[in-house]
Amino acid sequence: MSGSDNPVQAFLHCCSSVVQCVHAHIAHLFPAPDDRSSKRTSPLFSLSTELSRARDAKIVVPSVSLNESIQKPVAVPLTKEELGRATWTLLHTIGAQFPDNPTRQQKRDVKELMAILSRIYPCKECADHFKEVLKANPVQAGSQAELSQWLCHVHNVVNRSLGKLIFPCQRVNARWGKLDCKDRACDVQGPSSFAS
Ligand SMILES: Cc1cc2nc3c(=O)[nH]c(=O)nc-3n(C[C@H](O)[C@H](O)[C@H](O)COP(=O)(O)OP(=O)(O)OC[C@H]3O[C@@H](n4cnc5c(N)ncnc54)[C@H](O)[C@@H]3O)c2cc1C
Repeated sequence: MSGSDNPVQAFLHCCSSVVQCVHAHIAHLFPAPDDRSSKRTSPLFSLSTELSRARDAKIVVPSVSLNESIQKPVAVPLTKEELGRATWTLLHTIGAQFPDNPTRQQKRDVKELMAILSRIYPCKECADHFKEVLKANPVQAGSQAELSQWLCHVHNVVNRSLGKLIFPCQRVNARWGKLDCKDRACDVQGPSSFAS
């Protein structure tokens, strides 16, 4: 590519006076109609670059956005921390919604869920560590209170290993209260249990 085809090089090399330089740069960005087929400008920036800059600057961007140059959706990968927060949110919410008198199946389901998480959680270091945590702290899911306290405890084990603050488990119900769902539609058993 010659210097005259590249707007950045043209911008740098163009001229000694600022006014001339701006004129030349604008001419590159907006060529005369008869000039357009022969002189394509390369994009000055791509949206994906801007997204990573925005992330560095801690600006919130949508997780799916459009890449300006190709107009296709671009997924922004989650970080390990975002995945962790989302997973703890799910687990503590299950704890908050768990029945006071769970069925055997519900108790089994929680144990299985934790075992599965410790195998397929998409962060190998976390999954391996969680396996050890489960071995040392078997799941306790005899009631809503028991499960939410157990979750709080194992979350604190992970917190401690990461040098984070320990959460006061007496406040777990205040932090992770029941979901705001009409007619108990968010109950683990669903709204049918409301009627019975
Ligand atoms: C099963 C599992 C294992 C993980 N293992 C690892 C690992 O080995 N290495 C690693 O780098 N990351 C690991 N993570 C991710 C890590 O735990 C955090 O989620 C991540 O570092 C983000 O931390 P955070 O400070 O934003 O808050 P998080 O720890 O994600 O907590 C989210 C929110 O929960 C509340 N909270 C905090 N502690 C408790 C508690 N004890 N009980 C109830 N609520 C609480 C707080 O309000 C907090 O803001 C793991 C995540 C999960 C789900």
